[in-house]
Amino acid sequence: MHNEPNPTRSPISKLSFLKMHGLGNDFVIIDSRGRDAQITPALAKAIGDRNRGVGFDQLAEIRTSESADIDLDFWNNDGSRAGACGNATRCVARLMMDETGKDTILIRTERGLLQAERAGTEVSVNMGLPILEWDQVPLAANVDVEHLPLAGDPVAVGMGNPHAVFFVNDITDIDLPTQGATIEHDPLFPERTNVEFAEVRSRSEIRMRVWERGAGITLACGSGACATVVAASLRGLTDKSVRMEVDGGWLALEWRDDGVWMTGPTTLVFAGEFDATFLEQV
Ligand SMILES: N[C@@H](CCC[C@H](N)C(=O)O)C(=O)O
Repeated sequence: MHNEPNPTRSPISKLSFLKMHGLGNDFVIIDSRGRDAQITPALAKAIGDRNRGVGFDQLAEIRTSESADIDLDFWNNDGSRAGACGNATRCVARLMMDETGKDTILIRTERGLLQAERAGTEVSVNMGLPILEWDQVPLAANVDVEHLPLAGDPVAVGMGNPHAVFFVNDITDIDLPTQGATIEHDPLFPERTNVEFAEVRSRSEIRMRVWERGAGITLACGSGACATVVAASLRGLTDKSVRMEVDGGWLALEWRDDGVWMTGPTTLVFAGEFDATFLEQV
């Protein structure tokens, strides 16, 4: 009897990884430079399972790049792909800075070429210009992105992934699991959406909580923080430079002419290896 290769099963027998986080937004990082991509939707979902795998908000797979220091692909813990992940980009940029000794790293992601820089003990990344065309966010209908026709009057912003930003008077009043899950799947968002709730404290400070597409409630979301400063600034609620408190800590955001810059901490937690017995079950 022949043992045909199972295309849904990972052919890898051991897989090394790093666990990192940025403000508690946690990541598994796999280095696939110099080889074929190793991550499949099933493998991402299995690793992302906090009981059966190690769990993560996003998995970032580093790939060899022809036009940047590295290419970077992102996966949510439900096995779906994400076009952008700001905090994982900062974490991987720090790894690359430590590896190469450089203070500036170029990273190619699905949304384009991103530049990351060392900022003292923290890392800054330019997440690119916000996308404000309805069909590019994307939305399902030609509506005003600054005032979506949904209860709560959210703003839609694309940062390489879709975001719906709601402004609220009191962040403690929101039912994040219920509202987040409902809005993520609203038909106005053909690719689902990330959902941010923001309480503006002053022209330079915002408190934000997030429901991430494909991951649920997380302690921080870098692209969501970028979308929030853009939405607040478009509405005239804040300046273009703000400090933002998320559940996991503080980020600095600045919407400049060349893109939305985000600065914050990164933490390397541990290095590990997925065993063959785990990989065989995927
Ligand atoms: N945590 C991320 C955003 C991750 C992607 C998101 N869940 C999506 O599906 O778009 C960040 O730091 O930006």
